[in-house]
Amino acid sequence: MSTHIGAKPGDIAETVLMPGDPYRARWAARTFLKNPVLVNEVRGMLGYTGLWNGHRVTIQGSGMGMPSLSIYANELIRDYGAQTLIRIGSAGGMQPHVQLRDVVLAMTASTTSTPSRAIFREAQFAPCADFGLLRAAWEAAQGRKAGVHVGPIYSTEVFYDEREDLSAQLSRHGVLCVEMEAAELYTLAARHRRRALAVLTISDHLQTGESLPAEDREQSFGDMVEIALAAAFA
Ligand SMILES: O=P(O)(O)O[C@H]1O[C@H](CO)[C@@H](O)[C@H]1O
Ligand SMILES: O=c1cc[nH]c(=O)[nH]1
Repeated sequence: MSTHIGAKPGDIAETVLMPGDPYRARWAARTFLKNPVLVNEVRGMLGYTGLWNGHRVTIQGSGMGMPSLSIYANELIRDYGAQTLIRIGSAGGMQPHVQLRDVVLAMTASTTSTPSRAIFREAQFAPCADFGLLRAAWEAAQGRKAGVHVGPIYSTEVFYDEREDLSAQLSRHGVLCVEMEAAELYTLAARHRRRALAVLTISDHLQTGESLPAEDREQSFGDMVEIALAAAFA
């Protein structure tokens, strides 16, 4: 047991998929894993361990935002020895060619701040994905119906952002989409020499105002889960 995860030592696999939504963790575990076992329900942040193509995998909710993700990723790494951490999240599109239900593989994650920001003082650390995972995810994504994009994303600290000028500048610089966890996940992975990637599905669009309902965000993003699993064991 760690402070926020009730799993016993050995209950968590070396490969962990991390959706923000704990109910997405439950759906993904029941849909994609063989014999999924509930290994954590502290604070309702569900985590399951099971088998995918014979490989042990844990799917653990991270909660929303970098402070929450930081708690779970730190404990998964320090207390349970997680080696590969792949976020499977929803995101808001920030380019006209990035459409609802498209998948984005986050090469880099810009941010105004993360829970790790204070460490770097004047340095602007550039959180980036593990290249091997990114390449494997790209290969796994080929031939799928969903549009797939690789590139920079933005990890915001606030969902209800008053800084429209900032979104506009980021879009202008080619940022594909916005979410709330990847920059801290990439920073922690760099610090602890682990592999990390964020595989995201576009659930709404900042420029068109379109959005998918909560049930779809919980239960219909199968492409990103399959891509994440294939990349983890490539
Ligand atoms: O769908 P998840 O994985 O939670 O990801 C996105 O959705 C939440 C905001 O609605 C934030 O956590 C954001 O990063
Ligand atoms: O953080 C997020 C996630 C989905 N959509 C957004 O607009 N922001």
